[in-house]
Amino acid sequence: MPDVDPASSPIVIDFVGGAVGFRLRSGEGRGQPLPRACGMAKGALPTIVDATAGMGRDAFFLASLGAQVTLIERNPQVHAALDRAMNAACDHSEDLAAIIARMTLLYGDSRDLLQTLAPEVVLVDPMHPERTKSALVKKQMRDLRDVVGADPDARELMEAALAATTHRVVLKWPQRAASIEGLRKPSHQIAGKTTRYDVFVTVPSSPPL
Ligand SMILES: C[S@@+](CC[C@H](N)C(=O)[O-])C[C@H]1O[C@@H](n2cnc3c(N)ncnc32)[C@H](O)[C@@H]1O
Repeated sequence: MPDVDPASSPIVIDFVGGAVGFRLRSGEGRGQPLPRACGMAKGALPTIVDATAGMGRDAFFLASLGAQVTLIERNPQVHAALDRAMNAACDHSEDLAAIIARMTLLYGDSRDLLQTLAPEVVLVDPMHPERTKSALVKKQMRDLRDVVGADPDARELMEAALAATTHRVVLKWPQRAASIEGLRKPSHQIAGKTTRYDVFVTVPSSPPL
């Protein structure tokens, strides 16, 4: 664990209130694009590695639907903020504690750590290319970008994810952005409002998710 004072981090993560808490209270379910992309629509509960944990919103959503999620974050400040938010959510209520119990947070680079894991699903959501209309990027994401910068090694991370997964890799990417250069075509895509999920099925003969 990195030795970082979470109070010094501009990153604030809140699993109790805010957008994440709202998403939970509004009862968004498995029919949403992200769980569908992860193969959860028909009741499957895959093991998932979120290789780009960030603010933990996607991981928390998937864990709230019952999946076991390992979160990997390489930025020490973001990792510390996540750790603190998970502890705070645990202390808040039994319901939140049950969700957090399905989340395991690791510190490090997913390109290395994925080699030691064999998840059914890997979710990859790198920092996306800057949009020209920066007002469209929410403040939380701008704060995150200020701390972690860009993720120019997203292609390498995708290759590591494809080598590690037993079933599929899900790449979250802006709806209209060009694909990551050199990456093979996805098996299929699931479109959200501003985001798309490129799904790379790696073992078509394994029991489907
Ligand atoms: C766009 S954010 C992810 C947001 C996240 N999906 C959420 O729901 O909050 C990308 C995050 O992935 C992290 N990241 C990027 N590449 C990584 C890698 N190879 N290993 C670990 N973390 C990585 C960045 O530090 C950043 O915090």
